[in-house]
Amino acid sequence: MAEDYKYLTFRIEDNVGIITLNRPDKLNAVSWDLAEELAALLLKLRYRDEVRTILLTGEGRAFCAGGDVDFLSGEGDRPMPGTSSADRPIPRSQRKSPGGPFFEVMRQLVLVDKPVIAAIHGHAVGAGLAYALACDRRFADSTTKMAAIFTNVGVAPDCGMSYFLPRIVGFSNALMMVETAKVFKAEECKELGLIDELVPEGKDFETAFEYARMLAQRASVAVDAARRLIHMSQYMTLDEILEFEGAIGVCVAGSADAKEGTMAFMEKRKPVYRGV
Ligand SMILES: CC(C)(COP(=O)(O)OP(=O)(O)OC[C@H]1O[C@@H](n2cnc3c(N)ncnc32)[C@H](O)[C@@H]1OP(=O)(O)O)[C@@H](O)C(=O)NCCC(=O)NCCSC(=O)/C=C1/CC=CC=CO1
Repeated sequence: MAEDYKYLTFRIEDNVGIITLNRPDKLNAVSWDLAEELAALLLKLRYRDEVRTILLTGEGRAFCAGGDVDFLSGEGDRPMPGTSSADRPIPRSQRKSPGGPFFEVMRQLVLVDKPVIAAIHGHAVGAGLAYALACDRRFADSTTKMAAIFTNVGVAPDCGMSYFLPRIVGFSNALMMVETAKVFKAEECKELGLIDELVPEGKDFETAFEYARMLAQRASVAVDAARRLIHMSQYMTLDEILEFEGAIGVCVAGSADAKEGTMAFMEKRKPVYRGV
C-alpha cells in the first residue's frame, strides 16, 4: 500500500513501513518542507500498529546530502531565520535556532517507539548523517560516503549530531569529524562504527529490509520497550533506569505477546507474535 507525499514515498510491506526520501535531483537534501513531511509521518507511524518497524532510505544515488544549502544560505524561497544577505553578519542577539521541523525529525525518529533501520548508499552527510545516526542500525553499501560536513559550509553541527556522533564513534573521532568535515569512504565508516553492516553495492535496501522484516515478526511491545530503555539509559542514573525498567516491565509483561512467548516456550513450539 503506497501513500502520497511530495518529498517522500511511503509504503508498508510485511509490517515494515518503508520511508524513502524523494528529492533525488538534490541528493535528497532536507528542505523545510521535506523535514515537515518526514516529522509528521513519523508521528503518525507511532500510532499505526500495522507498522512494526520502519526502514529509512533515499531515492537515487544518495541517502541524503544534509540540510538544503538554499535554505541555509538565506537565498532560497524559505530561508533559515535571520540569514538573508542583508542581515549578515547576524548580531549575536538576533541569532535564532534553525531547529523547526529539521530537529523535530530527530525527536520523532526516537519517539516513534519502533526500530528504525537505515538503508544507505552514496552520500549521507550533515543532517543526513544525523538522521542515519538516530536510526537503530545502519546497512550501507560500498558506495557510501559519510561526513559531519557542517563546518565545510560554515555552519555548526546540529540535528542532534553532537548527541549521537560521540556516542557512536567516541569522543576523539567525533571531534575530528566535526572539526575537519572530512568525507569518509564506506570501509572507513565501518571502521569508525558509523556503518553497522557494510554490504556490496546495491544490496543496502534488501539487507536492511530483511533485518527490518525479521524485527517486525518479533514481540513488538517488548522490542519497542527494550529500545526505549536503551535510549533512556543514555541520560539516566542506574537507580533511575532500574525504576523505569520496573515500571515498563510490568506493562510489557501484560501484553498478549508476553503470554504467547512464555506459553510457546513451555509448549516447546515457535511463538507467533501479533505485536500487541
Ligand atoms: C559531496 C556532495 C554531497 C555530493 O557531490 P556530487 O556527487 O558531486 O553531487 P553534486 O553535483 O554536488 O550534487 C548534485 C545536485 O544536488 C544538489 N545538492 C547537493 N547537496 C545539496 C544540499 N545540501 N542542498 C541543496 N542542494 C544540494 C547540487 O546542488 C546538485 O544540484 P544541481 O545539479 O541542480 O546543481 C555535494 O553535493 C555536497 O557537498 N553537498 C552539500 C553538502 C552540505 O553542505 N550539506 C549541508 C550541511 S549542513 C546541514 O546539514 C545543516 C543543517 C542546518 C540547519 C537546519 C537544518 C538542516 O541541516
